[in-house]
Amino acid sequence: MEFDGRREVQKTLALIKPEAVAKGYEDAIMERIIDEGFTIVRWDKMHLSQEKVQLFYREHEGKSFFPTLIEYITSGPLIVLVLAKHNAVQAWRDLIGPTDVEMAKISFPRSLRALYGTSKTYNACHGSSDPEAARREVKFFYPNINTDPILTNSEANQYIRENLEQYLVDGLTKLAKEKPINPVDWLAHWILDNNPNRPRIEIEE
Ligand SMILES: Nc1ncnc2c1ncn2[C@@H]1O[C@H](COP(=O)(O)OP(=O)(O)OP(=O)(O)O)[C@@H](O)[C@H]1O
Repeated sequence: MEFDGRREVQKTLALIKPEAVAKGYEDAIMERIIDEGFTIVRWDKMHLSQEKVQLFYREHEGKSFFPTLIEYITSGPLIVLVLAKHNAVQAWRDLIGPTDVEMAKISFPRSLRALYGTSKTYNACHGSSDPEAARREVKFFYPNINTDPILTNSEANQYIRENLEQYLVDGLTKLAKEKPINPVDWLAHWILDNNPNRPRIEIEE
């Protein structure tokens, strides 16, 4: 089953960077996040070590702004958030706006970087750049969070209708007729014996 990236519920990683936290913008930014229809799956205030930040931003190692970036991100507590929404990765990038705050102020004055950032480095927020980066970055902070896209209710219903409904109705009808002593075991065996996806060629022993 194929999913349209604009509709599937994705997760993305967001940071409210230290200077925005130090200036007391975290509540306003969190309120905006909710107003824009994101679900906050998880959030924590953390003070990251130099090693952790170097690892997180390793793709920028060697660039002229890397030392300033590391110093900045380790300068105080920041907020780490996992956000969920349809097409969350792009939606959050759109909400934070361009990297350069001056450009954000001109082109996207309601973006979070325009409202709460100071410069190209001190730009208030981070957002994963694409779905693969989002998966990696969510796992970086929260290894146990499931990063698979979530089906909407109607997609989940459609999947169950198309793939399981008739098959389960058949099994449950037979179960009701037979009334076995242990219905759970009986149904489990019936499902395995009647699995329509079972290979049809018997392999000779
Ligand atoms: N040319 C630059 N001068 C100074 N700082 C920069 C520059 N480019 C990027 N940075 C800093 O490094 C961070 C990571 O840069 P990147 O190119 O990944 O931008 P981004 O994807 O918009 O930002 P982020 O990864 O934080 O969401 C930026 O958010 C900014 O803080």
